[in-house]
Amino acid sequence: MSAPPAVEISALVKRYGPATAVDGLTFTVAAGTITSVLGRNGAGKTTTIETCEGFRRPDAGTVRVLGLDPLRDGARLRPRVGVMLQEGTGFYPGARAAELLTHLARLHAHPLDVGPLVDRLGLAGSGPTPLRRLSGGERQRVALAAALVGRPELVFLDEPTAGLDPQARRDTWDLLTELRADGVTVVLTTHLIDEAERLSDHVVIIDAGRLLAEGSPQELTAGAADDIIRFGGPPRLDLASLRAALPAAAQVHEVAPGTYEVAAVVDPRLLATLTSWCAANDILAEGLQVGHRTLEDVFLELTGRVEGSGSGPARGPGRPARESGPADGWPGRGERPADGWPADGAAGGTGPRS
Ligand SMILES: Nc1ncnc2c1ncn2[C@@H]1O[C@H](COP(=O)(O)OP(=O)(O)OP(=O)(O)O)[C@@H](O)[C@H]1O
Repeated sequence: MSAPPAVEISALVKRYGPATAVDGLTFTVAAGTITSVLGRNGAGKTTTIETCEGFRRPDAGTVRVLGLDPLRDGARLRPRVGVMLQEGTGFYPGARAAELLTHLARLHAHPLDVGPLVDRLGLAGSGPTPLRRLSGGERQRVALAAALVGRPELVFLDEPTAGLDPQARRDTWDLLTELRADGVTVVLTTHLIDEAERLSDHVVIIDAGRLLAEGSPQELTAGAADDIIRFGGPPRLDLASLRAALPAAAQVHEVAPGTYEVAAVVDPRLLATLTSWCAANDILAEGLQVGHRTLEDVFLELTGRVEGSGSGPARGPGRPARESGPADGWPGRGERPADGWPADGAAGGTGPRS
């Protein structure tokens, strides 16, 4: 029998006053995997993850984390779950990284050794420097270390590589891959498509608080129209004429002035039709390339479709009717569980962004 899911989100709705940030979201996170919640700014990623962390109270729907209710069972979850909040650490600004991590380690029964963790995250050089004087990227790594020091079985990481340089990003990816190899479940938010594609077992794409698509990167990029032909030419080509020449299923777009994409099942005949059309119209197709659809192509298709049509998601859970929610406005203390998770720092942060 397969292990129960590490996280189960079912028909989750979260409103801030009249605005619906999460709108009927349903997905699960399999234990021992890396799952990326991918979406544009404002898509509802942080709200979703902070609900899982017990910082936000759902307006409807349910969230189970390691089989428990994050609001009611915070005390039981804290020793088992690591949390890295968005926008830095929020830790005591005068502390040094090693001091802070040593303090957090003491709150846990079986913590990691702080020295190797500091080395692993490239923080050894930060030695005597207080947190407030560290660079943004260094503080980000301290926050990641704080989420991991308690040896959690599940970690929620809100944009863990935001602001990191390319090498530090790769180091973080390696670290997260090692965690997975040790059986740790990783749930992260990102709007970096390459990060989601390279790192994740499972990607959940959300927009306007709704599920647009989910699956492994391979599943998401597979499908009928799984190839893209890209070429350059003069701007504003007569695409209606090109569409008429190509098979009906082919999609043709001018993605930037003078840059064209044809999404289709590409075979030699289609390629010949395209180049013949170019020849007939006296167009030199520059840099013509055939490539597979990337997660970025899928993401832009999905999010563009919703933007352009004003319609609902391409695929997703049932969408509850939008109601004007209680005017709870900006969430305040009432949003927190009574026991103040994670004020003791055990979960690697000091509280949600307000
Ligand atoms: N405390 C709050 N009060 C009111 N509105 C909020 C609050 N928190 C988030 N929102 C709104 O809810 C929506 C979803 O925000 P959220 O932070 O969850 O998105 P996100 O996908 O994490 O975005 P980003 O990538 O920019 O961090 C946004 O429109 C945001 O302005």
